[in-house]
Amino acid sequence: MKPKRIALVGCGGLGHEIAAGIKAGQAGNYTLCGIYTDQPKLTAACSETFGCAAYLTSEMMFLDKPDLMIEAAGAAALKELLEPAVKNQVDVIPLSVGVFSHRAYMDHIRQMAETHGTHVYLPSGAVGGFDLMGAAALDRELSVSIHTEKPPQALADAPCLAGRILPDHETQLVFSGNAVEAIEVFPQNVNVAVAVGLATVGADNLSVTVAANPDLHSNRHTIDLKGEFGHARIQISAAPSSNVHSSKLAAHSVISLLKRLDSWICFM
Ligand SMILES: NC(=O)C1=CN([C@@H]2O[C@H](COP(=O)(O)OP(=O)(O)OC[C@H]3O[C@@H](n4cnc5c(N)ncnc54)[C@H](O)[C@@H]3O)[C@@H](O)[C@H]2O)C=CC1
Ligand SMILES: O=C([O-])CC(=O)C(=O)O
Repeated sequence: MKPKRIALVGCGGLGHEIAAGIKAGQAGNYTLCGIYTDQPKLTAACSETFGCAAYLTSEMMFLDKPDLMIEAAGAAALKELLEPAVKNQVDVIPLSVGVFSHRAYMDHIRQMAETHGTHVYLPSGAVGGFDLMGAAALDRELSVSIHTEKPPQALADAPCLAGRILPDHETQLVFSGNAVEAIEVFPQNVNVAVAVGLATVGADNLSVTVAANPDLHSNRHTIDLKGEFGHARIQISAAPSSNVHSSKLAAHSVISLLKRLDSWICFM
């Protein structure tokens, strides 16, 4: 069968890992047809490294008619490109899942996807256990929380902190609220919280706390679910990618999702 053609948006910490995984054949029967970033020089360098087209504009990307677009570029890029992708029947794997924190926007994209017959596949990102979360979410009364701890440097430039210097000798709680509020002030750190909210009680009903922990060398996410089904705790200590904000596991989750989409028998 002809390999499916993938366009990659963003080639930073996660984009590099994803491109390398696709090129190495880890994802299955796919080919990386091109890369688009906001920096033409970076786009050219990455396209040379990975042997694919350099899209200097998003229009060039859509004209090349990829089957699938992977977003590893941030919320602004996803907001700009999601609707054109869906309208052009380009399936999407977005990493900046935080853009779906508002129900009205999610419903709008769902409606548009249905109209155009386009799929948006949400990856598990830097956490996991979405099968369990989906099952637990069948409970009428479910309470869900996520506690995210990162080393101070991984949180440092978040709007929430407004340049505040975090202590290097003790853990400090820097946020407490729901996932809609959390992603506004930590756009590069709590996409996982919005994803957990979408899979369970809704981003607006998910309790989120974020702490800076100077003893950590990884990003630690602890998810607690309590309902009639019982209690589940999922804890992930994820090694950072070359970008301190993001866990390498998020790139692996995209490769793993591609692999499932290309399989006749797979875990769902
Ligand atoms: N779902 C999840 O669990 C996770 C999601 N993320 C999301 O993934 C995104 C990417 O993460 P990293 O690779 O670590 O970021 P990065 O900062 O290392 O790389 C971002 C790349 O996107 C490009 N870019 C930025 N704005 C753009 C635009 N408007 N149009 C096209 N390209 C643009 C940059 O040039 C760069 O190549 C994060 O911003 C975050 O939203 C990150 C970690 C986990
Ligand atoms: O990579 C991580 O550990 C989580 C993250 O940045 C996000 O969800 O935005």
